[in-house]
Order: sequence, then structure tokens, then C-alpha cells
Amino acid sequence: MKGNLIIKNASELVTCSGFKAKQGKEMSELNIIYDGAVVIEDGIIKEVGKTEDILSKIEESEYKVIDATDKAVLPGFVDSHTHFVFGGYRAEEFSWRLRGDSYMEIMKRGGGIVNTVEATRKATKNELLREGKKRLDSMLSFGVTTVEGKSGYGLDFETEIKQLEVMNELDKIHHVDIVKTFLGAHAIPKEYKGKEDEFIDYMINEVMPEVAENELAEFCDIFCEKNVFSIEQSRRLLSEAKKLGLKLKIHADEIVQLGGAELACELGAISADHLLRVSDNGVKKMAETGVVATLLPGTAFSLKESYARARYMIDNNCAVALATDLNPGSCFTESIPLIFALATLYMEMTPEEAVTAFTINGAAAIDRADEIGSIDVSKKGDLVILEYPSYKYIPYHIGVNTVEKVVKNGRLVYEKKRN
Ligand SMILES: N=CN[C@@H](CCC(=O)O)C(=O)O
Ligand SMILES: [Zn+2]
Repeated sequence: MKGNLIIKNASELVTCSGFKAKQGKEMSELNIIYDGAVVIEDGIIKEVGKTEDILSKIEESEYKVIDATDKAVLPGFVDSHTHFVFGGYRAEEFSWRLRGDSYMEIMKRGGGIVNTVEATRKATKNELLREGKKRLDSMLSFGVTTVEGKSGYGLDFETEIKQLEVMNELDKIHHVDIVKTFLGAHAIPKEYKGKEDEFIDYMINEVMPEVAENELAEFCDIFCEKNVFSIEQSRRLLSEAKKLGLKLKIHADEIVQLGGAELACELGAISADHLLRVSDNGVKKMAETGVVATLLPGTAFSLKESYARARYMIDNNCAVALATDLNPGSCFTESIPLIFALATLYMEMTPEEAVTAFTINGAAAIDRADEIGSIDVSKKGDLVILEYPSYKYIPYHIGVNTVEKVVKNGRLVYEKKRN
């Protein structure tokens, strides 16, 4: 259901105004309206401006009203890279990593992603739905109104489709909108060990056509990494996906610099993600082609790897998005404030750039910048109301959730409980 709502007296209405990704210096422009108001009708933003001007134009009594005095209002956050539908957990592996084993070592000896694959294959649809819903509830409480979710814990026809169908059902029953990505090439399953090319053929010929035909996903992604899928295998799979009408994403240059970012540019991908080891040339090309650099500092933090070079990317005119990468292995968190803290304290992003990265650039990373990610007339009425007067409190109140209310399609769908 879509609502009619006015939010008035916002100390800061942080509009992040725009209909496409912000690159480089533009990322600092938040277009704030002080003492701002926003009018939403049938779920869509109809008016944005100073409270005084807005109230002189409309009949307040015809709307539900939220008074945001002393509170900042922002666009709903877009978490543009997650793996939130999965079976089982890997808490044991986390302990192994703490004592020094690397993520790739664990993967090589049969743990990691394939561990979750086993549990996800065994899980019923209802179990995945129940757990997925809990994670969406948690994301919503952090102000996330749209999330991207990937398959990739099936690596076979049945389970890849099951994961995508679960996301489809969750999208229908949950306030958070879900954008689906097919990540059938996330790892090499046990049954294809040593037969990586055959596995890519299987994904291209057997699974991908089903996904595309039934519109089970909008994007196709691949884990392009040393000892996982090569540049050549990635090019082959993503090119076929493109032919079937899927948009492209790529897990690129995360642990080893393979040139995944350059491949993303060559193929016209919407985003290249991770990028801890991206080359200077890859950064230059992303800036030229407008491929969004989706950075996942929670993963670098959790894997104790060096952070992606956000400052360098922004200074070289890239569009940077931030996301949680929520998954059961490399980064088990839905926490938006954690990502804000890491991005500002360790990646040299300013609070303004981090806000842009989680709003309009997050939207651009899932090709939705025309309908979400900013407080602009004609966009969805998806908003976050903070318990503080400025967006600057998000990174400043370190790791703590500063979201007081969340509005989705013009309806209040989350409110922080007070003691
Ligand atoms: N790097 C590859 N894939 C995921 C991790 C998935 C997992 O460990 O389960 C990521 O984006 O971090
Ligand atoms: Zn990922």
C-alpha cells in the first residue's frame, strides 16, 4: 500500500538530488534544504522544499504528518551488494580466520562458500524465507529500503532457482524492495572440481536461460578471482548473460589483481565490486565508462585485508557506492553504521561522500537512480529520519544505529522502540 504523507520541519532535508550516479567531486554535493519538508502522494514524492513554502501550498489536514524538528531526513539507504539468502552459518570458520587462516586457504581446503552451498542445498524454501525475512527486518531497521540480493549458494540448477524464487517471494511480502542477481558462478562446486570450463558451460547452457526466460534475476555476476574464475571464464559467462538481456556486475580484483575492473568496463557492466586490488588503469577506465565502483569495507575489515582506495577513486572521478556485502562468510553484518565508520575513518571518504555512496550511487549501482536514491519529485517516497539533526551524526556516533524512523512508499514502516 502506498501512502500520503508530509514530513515537515526537518533540520536537514538531505536530498542527494540527482537521477544518475555522482562521480568524483559531485559526490560531495548533498543539496541540503534546511528546515525542509517533503510531500508524498500515493507513495511518490510530489513536493520538496522549505517547510514554509510547502505548507503554504498544501492542505496539511489531508495528509498524515511527521514532524521532523531537530531531525535529519535522508533518502532510504540502498544496500547494493549482499548475499542475504543462505542456509547455515560459518561461525567456526570465523574463529579459524581469527587464529590466522586466510579466507582463500579455508576455501582451498573445502570450506568457505561451498560450505554454505551444502547448507543452502539442504534448506527448504520455507527455512530460507524465514531467515531471509529476519535479515530484511534487520536491514530495514538500519534504514535500508532497497537491497540487492545474489544467488550463488546453490551452484546447481535447483538451488540457484530456489534462492532466486525465495527472493522473489520476500520482495512481495516485505517492505524492503529486492533487486535480484544471478551469481551461479560464485565458486566451483565439489562435483565440478578441476572442470571449471565445464561448469561455466553448465551455467551458460542449463541455468542462465531459465533465469533469463523467467525473469528471475535482473543482473548476472561472477566471482572473478585467482583460483575461482579467470578473466577468460568471466568474459565468456558475462557475455552470454548480456546476450540474454541480463545486466552485469562482477566481483573484481578482491584478493588478487586480475583485471576484473577493466573487464567490467569492456563489457559495459553496471558495477564492479570489492576492488581492493584494482589497478590504476582499472580506476581510470571505470571513471571514463561510468561503471560504479561498489566498495565493501566491512569485508576488508572482517578479512583483515587492506581497504579499497576510495580516496584515489573519487579523486580520479569514479562514482563510488558503499554496501555491506552481508554474507555468512567474509562479512556477516547488516550494519550500515559500521560501513559508514569504516569508510570515513579508514578509507578517507568524507561523511558527504559516504552518504552519496549509500543513496544515489547505491541506486545507480543497481540501475535504479531514476526512481530511488534521492529526495526528488517523481521518485519513490523512501526516506530515513534520524534521531539527530544532521547526517554528520551517522559516522560520528560510531557503529550505533541513528535511524529513528523509516518511510517506504510514503508509509511509516519502522520506528525505533523507546524504553
Ligand atoms: N567474494 C566472494 N563472495 C562473497 C563472499 C561469500 C562467502 O564467503 O560466503 C563476497 O562478496 O565477499
Ligand atoms: Zn559479494
